[in-house]
Amino acid sequence: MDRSNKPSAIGLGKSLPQPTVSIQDNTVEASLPTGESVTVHLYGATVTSWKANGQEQLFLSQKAHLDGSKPIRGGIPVVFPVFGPPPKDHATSALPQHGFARNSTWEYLGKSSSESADSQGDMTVKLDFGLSHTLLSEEFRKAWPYEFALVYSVTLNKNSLMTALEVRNEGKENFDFQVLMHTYLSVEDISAVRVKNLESKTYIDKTQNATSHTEASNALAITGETDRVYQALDPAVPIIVSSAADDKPLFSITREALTDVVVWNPWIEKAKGMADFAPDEAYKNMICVEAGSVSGWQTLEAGDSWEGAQNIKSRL
Ligand SMILES: O=P(O)(O)OC[C@H]1O[C@@H](O)[C@H](O)[C@@H](O)[C@@H]1O
Repeated sequence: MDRSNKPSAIGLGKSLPQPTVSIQDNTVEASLPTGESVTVHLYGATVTSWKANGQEQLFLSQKAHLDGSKPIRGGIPVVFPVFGPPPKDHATSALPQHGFARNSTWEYLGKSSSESADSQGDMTVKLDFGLSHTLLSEEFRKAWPYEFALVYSVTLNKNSLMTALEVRNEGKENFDFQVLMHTYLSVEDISAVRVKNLESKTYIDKTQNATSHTEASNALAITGETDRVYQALDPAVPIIVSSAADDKPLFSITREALTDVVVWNPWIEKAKGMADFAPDEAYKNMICVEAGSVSGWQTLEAGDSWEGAQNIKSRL
């Protein structure tokens, strides 16, 4: 995966239109001269919109709380340092489901932009966000008293969105963490999509008492509530969300250092049970494909850092 963090070449800036970045109401929005855009809320560093090919690519519930009172239902919430309900007798036990990253206010660290050297002036803009123990609420700091820093980079280019998270241990003690990018992809009709490249992979089915299974399908159809953690995947092999009608890829997701992928759709009953999910029928318009490291724990030694990323290509 290419990391695009080179500064713009001196001299080109004057003649070519440049990406624009605007900051208002606790959101940062970046747009490319070719029309693509991304919006990130400082609350959770949650990407709430990604427009490409003239279309919104991410699902956002009509009742999502955008005022910092609840994690945002839709877009790409960041899950850290625990996935799901925290286990008992663990360093994360006192944290809420999915940790604190999605319900803390991050700092905007700035932007960088570049042009790809290989194609005709394709632009890239990267937005960086930070969260550290000093920015956490008193409550979260008490519940997870480690000295850490997160740097989350959201990189937009013409056909893809990359999100990368660096985790740094700035303290004197080791800590364990799980991490996940909880991406809500927008689809027209859940019954008309398939999820590919999961065949023969082991998954934990959270709808069946967390039992272990092997995926039999080479093109998984979602036909009811689905909540599965696919494990030990090769991050370089893309998970493809394709159209059932013509097998055309709608999204392709490659990862770096993220070997688990959660496939989640609440279906109708669970959708009705979530106060911030609306309309109820909108479960048909989304599929979560969540790249993470959640099967075990990453141990980060004092002074070390770790980095994971996903790259989502749209309507290839
Ligand atoms: O309602 P939350 O906390 O945002 O979680 C949504 C879902 O997130 C998924 O990642 C989990 O696998 C599900 O079990 C969970 O229901």
